[in-house]
Amino acid sequence: MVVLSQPALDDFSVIKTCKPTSGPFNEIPVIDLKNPKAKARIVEACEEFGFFKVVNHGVSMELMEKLESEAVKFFKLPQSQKDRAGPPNPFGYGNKRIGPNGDVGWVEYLLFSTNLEFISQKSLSIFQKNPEVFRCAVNEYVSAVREMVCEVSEMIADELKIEPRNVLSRLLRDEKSDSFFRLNHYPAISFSELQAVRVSGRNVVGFGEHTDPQIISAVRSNNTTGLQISLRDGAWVSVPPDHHSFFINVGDSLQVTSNPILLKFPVSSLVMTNGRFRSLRHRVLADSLKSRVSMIYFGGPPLGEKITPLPSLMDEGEESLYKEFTWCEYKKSAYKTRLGDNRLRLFEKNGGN
Ligand SMILES: C=C1C[C@]23C[C@@]1(O)CC[C@H]2[C@@]12CC[C@H](O)[C@@](C)(C(=O)O1)[C@H]2[C@@H]3C(=O)O
Ligand SMILES: O=C(O)CCC(=O)C(=O)O
Ligand SMILES: [Fe+2]
Repeated sequence: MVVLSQPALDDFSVIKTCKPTSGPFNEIPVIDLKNPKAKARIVEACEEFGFFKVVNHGVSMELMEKLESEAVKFFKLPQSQKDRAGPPNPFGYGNKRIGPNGDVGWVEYLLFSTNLEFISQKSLSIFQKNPEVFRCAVNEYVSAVREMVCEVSEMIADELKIEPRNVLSRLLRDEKSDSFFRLNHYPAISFSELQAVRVSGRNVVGFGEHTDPQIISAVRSNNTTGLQISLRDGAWVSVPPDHHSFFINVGDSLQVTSNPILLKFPVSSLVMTNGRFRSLRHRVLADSLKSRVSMIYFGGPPLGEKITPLPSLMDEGEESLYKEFTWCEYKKSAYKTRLGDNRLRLFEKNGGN
């Protein structure tokens, strides 16, 4: 079952394993974007989990399936051909190695800038047969998902009474927005290999635990398990897959709200809301008999954008919990860290250096 060009798990001593975790978690907030109460429920979910599922989102299943089938075709290519689209520094094909600092996972992927020129110039030159079909599928999908994420961001602003309501969405729509798009493929693991890891009481890590550094991310996957989130008590729970929906993830840069709330929920998190929202840790386990294909839009601001608490969310005299920094500074610092590091700590006023 493992894709031919992949090494067997036995050869894969570098892949980390972790203890088995509990089953599906059925309390993930489900937000119907057309429901009149959606705004309040989104804000609640950002505070409580930093994560929620979106239904009735307006992105057509056709777009999702078209891109998924293009991705599957790409990941089925011979390894030598896929390698020609790498390395992923900063964008392109990557296999097992995640980021520049030694992290590895049972995953291969394509990483793009959502800057369209970049997509057409480098990454897509590799799809020799039909680069246009792939390019269209990526562009149409990213545009639709970006719009949906912008709508969610505007609903957050409305509920928090932040003006103007496009205070976040304008950053994502900006033509200089430093947003990424990622296609991940977690090859299936054969029955015997699966038994071997299960006997040893472990799970194979596809994508190690981390928070996303950007403002907000939207994950869509095929109908395969694997994604897990970390709850407040540190327990890891599995997100039941749903290929019709999106899972929205609050990123490090999304601004936090108020100190009292931060004290109530002492999780390291978002800057823009000064601690109110939560950028939660998530990871992907790869031990499934079925391969997982996921597509993630990471909405980031333009490089020069200052990441500071939104003034309208600060009480008079209230101070930011974070040093002032630009997205460019945060990103540079993030790329010096390991996947599982707490990247925001370095920017806390009373922490880091
Ligand atoms: C280990 C790393 C991979 C990552 C860059 C980093 O140095 C730390 C953040 C990682 C992450 C997590 C979310 C996204 O998948 C990603 C593209 C991002 O923006 O930050 C990855 C980076 C990556 O894979 O290059
Ligand atoms: O592949 C997934 O489902 C999630 C991967 C992820 O969290 C990431 O790429 O940042
Ligand atoms: Fe992530």
